[in-house]
Amino acid sequence: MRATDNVNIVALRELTTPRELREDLPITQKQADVVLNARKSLKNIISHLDKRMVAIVGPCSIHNEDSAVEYAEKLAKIQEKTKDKLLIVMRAYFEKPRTTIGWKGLLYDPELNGSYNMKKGLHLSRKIMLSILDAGIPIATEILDPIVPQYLTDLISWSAIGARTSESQIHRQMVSGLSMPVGFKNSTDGSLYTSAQAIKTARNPHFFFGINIDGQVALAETKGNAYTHFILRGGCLGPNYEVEHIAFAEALLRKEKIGSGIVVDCSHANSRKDYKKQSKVLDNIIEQKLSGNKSIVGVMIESFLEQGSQKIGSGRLKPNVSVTDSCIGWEETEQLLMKLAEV
Ligand SMILES: O=C[C@H](O)[C@H](O)COP(=O)(O)O
Ligand SMILES: C=C(OP(=O)(O)O)C(=O)O
Repeated sequence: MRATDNVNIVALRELTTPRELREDLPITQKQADVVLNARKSLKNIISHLDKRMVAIVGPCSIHNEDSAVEYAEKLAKIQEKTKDKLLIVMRAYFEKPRTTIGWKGLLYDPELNGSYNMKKGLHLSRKIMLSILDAGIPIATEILDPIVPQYLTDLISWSAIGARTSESQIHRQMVSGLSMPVGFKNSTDGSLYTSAQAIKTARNPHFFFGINIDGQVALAETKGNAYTHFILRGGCLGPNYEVEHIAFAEALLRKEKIGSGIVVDCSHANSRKDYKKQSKVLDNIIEQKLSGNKSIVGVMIESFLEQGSQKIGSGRLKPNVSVTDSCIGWEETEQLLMKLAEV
């Protein structure tokens, strides 16, 4: 008989199971304390019970282990100085959603050369995450593939669903079972309606197809995630961080009877992908806070050890410069975080 399926499949290669990876690279009690303490603080910040702001800060993507750990260690020093005012969570992004095609992150292609050694990607990503926790810094990431949570979510304190997937039922139901607060970005066209629907959907219980820790296909039954919230990232029509945009987001939340605070992304379409504009967005948020705004509870900043970005395939890659969106450099990061802490 002629085959009717797998027509476009080249190979299905077995991967390490989540249990094998977790046994190979287990979380220690000290690391778990970092994860859990930050989750608790984040839940309180998002629910307006903790008056600190959250700063989700770090590179657009991680492509080098040593640089990521060095960055986390630097952040830890700022966290110590600002701990009464700010909760700092590091962007440790290993999966990148692409507008069309491109490098999909260290988890997929750890050698950054199209070899897609995903087994190595899983191992390296988890190893880097554990080292970031060793620096005492909690982790924020985007969860893109619904298979991935079983491998890594024990290490994560906050997650994002990106602009390109906030409308997806698969992602909304996945979030309903995640153990940490999750922000939904507005869609790339700037619509807040889809993320408002996502916030609501993920707060409900769901039944769906998943995998368990042994990689076995499973029927997942979830409770619903009470800590979902907006992330305003701007859209193709322009930014959405100014007073009138925040007021619109607040009105949507009121209409849906959702009490969670709002996180503003200073990067992406809010900075028109120009890292030099992130400080302008942050200044505006600081002004709004000083004028009495209560709904904004956090900011996201794309920052790395060195400013700017570089293209994969353009020669030898620098370890300290982003290989995806451009980032502000370390000096500016420190200044912006200190400024935010003064609010
Ligand atoms: O944050 C990173 C990028 O904005 C996102 O992954 C999309 O990137 P692309 O438009 O370069 O594919
Ligand atoms: C891809 C990202 O953002 P967005 O979904 O807003 O484009 C990101 O934060 O890395």
